[in-house]
Amino acid sequence: MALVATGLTRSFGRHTAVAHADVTLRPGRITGLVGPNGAGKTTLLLILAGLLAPDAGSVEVDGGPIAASDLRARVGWMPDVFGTWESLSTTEILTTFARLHGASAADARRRAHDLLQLVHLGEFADKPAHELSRGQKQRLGFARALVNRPSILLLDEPASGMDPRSRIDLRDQVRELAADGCAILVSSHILTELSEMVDDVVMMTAGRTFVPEHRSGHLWRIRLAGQSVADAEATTFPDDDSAAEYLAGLIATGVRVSEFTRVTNELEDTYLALDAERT
Ligand SMILES: Nc1ncnc2c1ncn2[C@@H]1O[C@H](COP(=O)(O)OP(=O)(O)OP(=O)(O)O)[C@@H](O)[C@H]1O
Repeated sequence: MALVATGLTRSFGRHTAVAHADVTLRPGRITGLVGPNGAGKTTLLLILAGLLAPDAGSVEVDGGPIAASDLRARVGWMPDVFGTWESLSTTEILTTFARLHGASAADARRRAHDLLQLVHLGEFADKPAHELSRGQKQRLGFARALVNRPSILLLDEPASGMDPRSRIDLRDQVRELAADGCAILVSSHILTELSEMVDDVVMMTAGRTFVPEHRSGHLWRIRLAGQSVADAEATTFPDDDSAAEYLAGLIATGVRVSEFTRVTNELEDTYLALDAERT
C-alpha cells in the first residue's frame, strides 16, 4: 500500500512545525526520516498516522484520498515513548488494542500471544506494564504497532532504550515486514544504525522535507605508521574499487599504512553537510 503525502503543513500557535512537507512511502521499502531536534518529524508522523489533522496538504493511499479513521486502521504507529496503562498486563494491553481494531476476543488473545513471542516478552505475558524496563516497554510498543497487521508502519525513534540484541531483532523484523509488502517510515537520530536499515531517506529541517542527492564518493582516513589521527590524510574516493586501488598503490610503493578507514557512512556525511539548525 503506497502512501503519498503532499504539501503537509501544521502550526502550533505562531510556530510552524511542518511546512509544505512531502513524503512518499512505497510497499516493500523502508524510508528513514532524519533531522535535528525540533525539525518537525514527530508532528509529521502524527499527521501520517491520522492522529493529527494538518492545516493544509493531503495524504493519499493507493492513489486516492483517505479519511483519518481509515488511515488509522491501516497504519501501525509506534511513538518514541510508549505511554501505556501501567496496571494492565502486556497481554491485556495488546488484546485491548486488537479488540479496538475490531478483532474477536479469541483472535485478539492469539494476536497478543504471537506478538509477545515476536518481541521476546512471552515471560511477561501476565505481568503489569509497570514491571517492564524502558527497553522492554519499547518492544511492547513495537508489538502494539503491529496489532492491526498494518500495511503502513510509522516508527518514531523505535530503538531508543533497546539493548543491542533487541536493536538487531528490531532491524530484522522491520526488514521482514518490508519484505511482506509493508511501507515503512523510521525516524531516528542513530544514523549508523538507520543507514543499515533504510532503502530511502527523507531529511527534515525547520518543518521542510527534502530528499538528499546521492553523494558521489565517500571520505576515507589514511593514516601512516607513526602518524596521529589528527595528522592523517582524508581523501574522497568515488567507490570501494578506487579506494582499494589507491591503497594497493601506496603499499606497492613501500608506504607503511597503519589505518585505511571509511570515516562516516553516507547518511552521516549527508546529515553533517546539511548544516542544519537545531531548535
Ligand atoms: N503540541 C504542541 N504544541 C506546541 N508546539 C509543539 C507541539 N508539538 C510540537 N511542537 C513544536 O513543533 C516543533 C516540532 O516538534 P517535533 O516534536 O515534531 O520535532 P522532532 O523533529 O520530532 O524533534 P525531536 O528530534 O527532538 O524528537 C518544535 O519546535 C516543537 O516545540
